[in-house]
Amino acid sequence: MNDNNYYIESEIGTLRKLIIHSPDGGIGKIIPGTFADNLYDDIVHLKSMQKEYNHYVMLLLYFLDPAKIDYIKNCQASADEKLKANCFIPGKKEYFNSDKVLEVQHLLELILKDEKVKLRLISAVCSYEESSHKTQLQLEAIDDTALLAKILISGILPKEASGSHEDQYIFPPIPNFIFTRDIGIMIKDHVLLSRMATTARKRESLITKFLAMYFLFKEDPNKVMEVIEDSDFFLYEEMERKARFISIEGGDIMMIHPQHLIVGCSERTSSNAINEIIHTIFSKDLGIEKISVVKIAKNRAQMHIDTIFTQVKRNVWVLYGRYSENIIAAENKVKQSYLRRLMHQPDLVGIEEPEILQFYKPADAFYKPEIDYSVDKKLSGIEELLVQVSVEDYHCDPADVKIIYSGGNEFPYDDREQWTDSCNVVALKEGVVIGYDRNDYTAESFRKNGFDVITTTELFKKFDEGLSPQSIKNTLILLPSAELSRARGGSHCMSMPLLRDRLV
Ligand SMILES: NC(=O)NCCC[C@H](N)C(=O)O
Repeated sequence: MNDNNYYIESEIGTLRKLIIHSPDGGIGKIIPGTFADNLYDDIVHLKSMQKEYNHYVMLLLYFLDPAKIDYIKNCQASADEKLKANCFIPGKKEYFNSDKVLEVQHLLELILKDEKVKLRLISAVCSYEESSHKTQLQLEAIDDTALLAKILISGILPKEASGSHEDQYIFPPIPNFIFTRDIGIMIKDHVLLSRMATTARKRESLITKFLAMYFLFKEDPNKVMEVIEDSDFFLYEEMERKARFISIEGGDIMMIHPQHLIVGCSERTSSNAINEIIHTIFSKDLGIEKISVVKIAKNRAQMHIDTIFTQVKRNVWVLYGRYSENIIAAENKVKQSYLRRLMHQPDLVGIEEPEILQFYKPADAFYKPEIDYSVDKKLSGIEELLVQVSVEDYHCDPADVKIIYSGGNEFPYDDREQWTDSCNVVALKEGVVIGYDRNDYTAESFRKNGFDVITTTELFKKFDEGLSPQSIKNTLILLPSAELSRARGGSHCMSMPLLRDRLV
């Protein structure tokens, strides 16, 4: 266990506390014409998605807060239909409300009880969304903080609150808030706030900043790290501003080992942000000695590095084969390689080979932030990086390192299943990870690599028959995912871990 309230130094230590957000009404308002604006690719059936998400919540509670499972079971056994329905809905008085599986909307409700915070947040959101003064006053007049939290997230002002004949849409929805991985990232006992790349997710950043300052790190605001553009940023012309722009999303940052941080340079996390992150982390006494930067092409299908790989055990990873230098090299040997070379566009798959650069903390104790780093090491690709973490950081035998590939590395299942987040798993503890039930070929690869594979429905039955969650080892647990996967994130994306045990 850990004495800290919030502490993360690995991706696989036993998970004790995290932040989630259940799919809210905003998701049910997306139309095909707003897919791009909302970062969605499909219409999602909200009710089905919520049912699937409840499996995720139950699974987390079985492992992190079993007392709440008893509560939920009691609710479900009750004749009170309201109790049954509401126990999963944040903001309802029947909500299960765990202090291990924390819900964004509930935390927001708590901080809004402080009048000063309430006025500040309303003002910030209304300014950002360019609301009318009337809207601002309407929000300020709402005393029910659960309702206000819901409005600030969903953007819907119900008719009862506005005195109008119908509900009003006062802000756009923020349908990606379910991907709490992206809103901020714990680095040891500090949090690095994200700075979302797109307008669709900016209100998430704003709300998260308030949660960090007025709830999570209220007593210790120095532990909140923010990376922003230099003060003269606004004076530059457009092209230069683009180069200096800072965006960070949590899906690109992995606290992979107590001394090693991995950062993705992607569609969502800019190179200037990474430059600042490196300076910020190295100038703090966090014990991080090495930062690896994984530079990938800007690509919707792989918007963050956690859509390409995640860690399962010290020596086991799940990876999208098209980003593996070993697979690329093997493919270049096959007959088709002549075709690849002869074609005017040799890159058949549309994926640029990633570049991996590593930077080491300078030995100079009097570190100066203005030092311009040169690259300390360049790796051949992502697989070399993953093997390096297993072997050099975790001291595994190189012969024991296993890479499980998306879709069994078989075309077209590799591409299909990467799209539905086969590589995006979160560890409940070392070796026990959550995936999606639709990724059949990836699940088969887990089996071939010695893992048990079980659906949540089967697992819950076993728990009810007396199996203890603590006894589960080397297992891929599959969530129902017909709708969940359409929002384009898996369990890794749907979790912001706050506390994990240190690995011994
Ligand atoms: N870490 C992640 O990969 N998060 C998934 C984000 C999906 C969301 N629809 C987005 O495009 O931002």
